[in-house]
Amino acid sequence: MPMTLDPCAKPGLIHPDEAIPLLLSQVSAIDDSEMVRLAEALDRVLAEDLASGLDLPPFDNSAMDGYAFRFDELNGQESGSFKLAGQAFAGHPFKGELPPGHCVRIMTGAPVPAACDTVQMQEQTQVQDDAILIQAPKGKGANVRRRGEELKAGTRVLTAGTRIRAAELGVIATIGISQLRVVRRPIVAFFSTGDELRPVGSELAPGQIYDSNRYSILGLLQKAGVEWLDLGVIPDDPEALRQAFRTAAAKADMVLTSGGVSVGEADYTKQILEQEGQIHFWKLAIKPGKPFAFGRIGKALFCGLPGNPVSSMVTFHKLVWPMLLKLQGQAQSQPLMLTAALSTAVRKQPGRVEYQRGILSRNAEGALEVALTGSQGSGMLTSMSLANCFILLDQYQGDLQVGETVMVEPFHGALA
Ligand SMILES: Nc1nc2c(c(=O)[nH]1)N[C@H]1C(S)=C(S)[C@@H](COP(=O)(O)OP(=O)(O)OC[C@H]3O[C@@H](n4cnc5c(N)ncnc54)[C@H](O)[C@@H]3O)O[C@H]1N2
Ligand code: MOO
Repeated sequence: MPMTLDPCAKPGLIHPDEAIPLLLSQVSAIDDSEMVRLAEALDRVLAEDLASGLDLPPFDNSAMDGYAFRFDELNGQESGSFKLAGQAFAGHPFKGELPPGHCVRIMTGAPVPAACDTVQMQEQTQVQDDAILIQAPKGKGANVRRRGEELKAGTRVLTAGTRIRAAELGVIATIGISQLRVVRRPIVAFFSTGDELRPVGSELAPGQIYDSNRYSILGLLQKAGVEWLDLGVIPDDPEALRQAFRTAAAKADMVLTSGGVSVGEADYTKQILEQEGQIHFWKLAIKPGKPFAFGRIGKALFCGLPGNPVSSMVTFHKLVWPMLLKLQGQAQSQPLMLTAALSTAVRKQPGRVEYQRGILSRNAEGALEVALTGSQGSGMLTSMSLANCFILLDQYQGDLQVGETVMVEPFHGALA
């Protein structure tokens, strides 16, 4: 799909609310799907709607351990005495006839005999020699879970695009489905760029640092449920980069890189993508995460995350995560936002939306409060690991004092 919009044609910073729809307009949902066994379907995305072939529950059954009987046989009295005709256990229905004045011992989940309409829990009954004294329940039908009361056969239970969580695994099992069609996992290839980067496990020479972004991005990709292809650290060498881009684009739906997207010198990524695909360099009105590159190489989408470790995580969360949702046919979700009182002062220059890292908790009175994790440098990745939320500060916001109310976005999605 050609890129029709180049927001960098506009002067100034692009607000993330403007950037996200532009990015999403370039993403098409994957249309390949595969069958998986139910036990392997966790975190996969449904490729088709699922309807129930059964009424749920499939038969009238008891919600309590007790006695099933005909309500009208109480004749409006506060209690009545019934003879026991038999028993119904879960998986073992009562099969006999139910003569007038009789009841059936019944367990939770057992089919309610056709002749009965009501169950009384055993705590509201008394065994008296060979009779059962049943206190009148509130009404006819008490403690009976009616066939089809949750849903009727033929009802759509789950829609295409639903990510399967533990609850969905159970729902799908409830309707008796053992295999289901899910969207092929997107393949995301990623590599870090930068001559200062060394892989963990090696020695550092002066001026070198360990490549951490590949690990935080790996974590985000694993959480996002995609298939990932780790191409390592690619040195600032045009041929090595070209090769890495070609390998990545041949196999992946999306190529992610970190580093080299600001105004620095070593700009081979730009050269190569201009020759082999398309690239746009954006300056976003977010902090951290101002520089961001977006484009295409072959059939793959390309996202160039900024090298600063917090910036790469924030841009992944804000920009890449919505693209991954769309690639998998999932709906965009609006994050849960809360308000909390600041328990530390916040420094903020007007200009960019800020994602400061916070620790959200309840104070002794039960009210939500949020503290900064400490210094907010975009190279300080411990600010992310200490945090459980972002403190969201508007573009034109200035400094804030202790006690002022701020919006917070608890970590969710791949960050949680
Ligand atoms: N003159 C300007 N300089 C910078 C600007 C700017 O607007 N004008 N923007 C700053 C901002 S904001 C950011 S964010 C960074 C982004 O820079 P790059 O994407 O070009 O990234 P690098 O320069 O390669 O690296 C930045 C920083 O992050 C470290 N890094 C890089 N990759 C990794 C990795 N895989 N693991 C750990 N750390 C990594 C790198 O060593 C640098 O310290 O640019 C600012 N500069
Ligand atoms: O956007 Mo950069 O991430 O401010 O450091």
